[in-house]
Amino acid sequence: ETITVTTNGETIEGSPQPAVEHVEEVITPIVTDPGRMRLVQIDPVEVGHIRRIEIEPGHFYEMKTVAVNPPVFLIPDFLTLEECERIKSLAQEKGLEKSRTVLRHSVDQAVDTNLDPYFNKDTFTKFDEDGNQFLNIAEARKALTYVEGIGNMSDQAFTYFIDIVVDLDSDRFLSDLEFRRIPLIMTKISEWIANHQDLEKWDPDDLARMKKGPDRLSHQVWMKRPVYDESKNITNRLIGLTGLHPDIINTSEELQVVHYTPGGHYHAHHDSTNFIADRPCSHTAHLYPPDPTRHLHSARICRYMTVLYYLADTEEGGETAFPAADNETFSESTMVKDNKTIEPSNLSMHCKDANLYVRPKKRMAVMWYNHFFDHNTGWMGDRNLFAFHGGCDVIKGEKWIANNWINVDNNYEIQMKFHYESLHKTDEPVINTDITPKAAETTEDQKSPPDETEQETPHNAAGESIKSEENVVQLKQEL
Ligand SMILES: O=C(O)CCC(=O)C(=O)O
Ligand SMILES: [Fe+2]
Repeated sequence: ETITVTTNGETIEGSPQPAVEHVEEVITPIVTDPGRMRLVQIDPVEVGHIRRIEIEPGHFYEMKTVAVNPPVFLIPDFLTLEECERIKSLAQEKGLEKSRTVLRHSVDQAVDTNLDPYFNKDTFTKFDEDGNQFLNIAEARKALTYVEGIGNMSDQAFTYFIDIVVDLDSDRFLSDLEFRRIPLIMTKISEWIANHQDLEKWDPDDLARMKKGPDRLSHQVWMKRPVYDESKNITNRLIGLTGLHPDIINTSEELQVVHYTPGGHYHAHHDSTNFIADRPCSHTAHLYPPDPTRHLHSARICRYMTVLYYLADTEEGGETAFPAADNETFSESTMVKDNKTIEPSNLSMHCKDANLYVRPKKRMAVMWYNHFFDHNTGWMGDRNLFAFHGGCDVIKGEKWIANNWINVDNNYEIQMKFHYESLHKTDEPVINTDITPKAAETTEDQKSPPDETEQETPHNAAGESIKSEENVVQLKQEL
């Protein structure tokens, strides 16, 4: 039984350390104002701090702090071996799909109505010679020969062109949706081809993106609680671990199971979107009063915490990395590490430059806060940028994880309404006040454009994907 954690260059390896200081505690929700729910944010104390928490009567779990900002904890024996095996086999039974992004969902909607004489399903099928529902590079080349400028492009330039301009999910194949989207971006395509005939003249950003590869390369499936956790063992343990009110855990997203093979990774990103006034959370968007300008604001993904489980050991690579954990400053685009300037999000190149990286360990949970806790309101504060994280390239073997995201709306009343509606399945909302999104606090977020980090479309507890109707707007912005 070994766990390996590297924090700021210092590797802690070996059995989970015999605790220097064993603090036995039960984490319980703090209720000051009776009836008013509060969130909990567990004090990390300091890196290396170990607690033993009694989650089930007489059953203690070790919880170790590996970063303070954001607070990141490891719980080595959180899941049982049987639970790991069961979740994996259920995931395989259900079938994993290539990880899709919000952007790609937006294309589903935008292109479905597009009936182009050439870029349509029939043409796609004709060129999909191997019939695998995707055009590989050779098939795509044939299908696109008629586009001006493609004919005299080198193979390498064509590959780059597909990767950068056409292949939205960066899986290096064209799906029929990506193919049918082409006429919508024809202007952009012609411009791009005109400016990139010559590889020497390439924009360094484009070249960097090529080297970085796809943002996310994995397969995934969503699973409902009654399926993977019939007797609610895991759910109750999660309630005990987080100290959050059961309603929050019970109404959070489904479990997302992810499988990576060698080369698979997820470049560093934020799991939660920054707070912007008038942009509702996707999980509660339907509860806001009707707003005629709603379509102008895309929904945010509001995830107070992430609890990630490792369902298997990985032979080599596949670490979960937090490039900026406990750093003094944060920048998503550049970071100075050991006198080198690096792009911290590129985990294929800079996994080991991350301030914190955790080696996958079967049964272990990694838990962290994507937001601060507001001590005045007892509720969710701003997003903590230092929670920027991702999954490094798997080098050897496989990586299996499951994400348990814990959703909280910044707006307390809306979150309460959401609990009521989800748990009582009624159309009659319990709170019927004139609720408007809380005004944005004065943060940089207000000035900066919406977060462009590609995120998965979350699934709600009932199993429907939480699609924002505003996706089309996002697509337009992209074009
Ligand atoms: O694979 C990992 O270790 C991290 C995955 C992750 O960050 C995510 O799925 O959001
Ligand atoms: Fe993530």
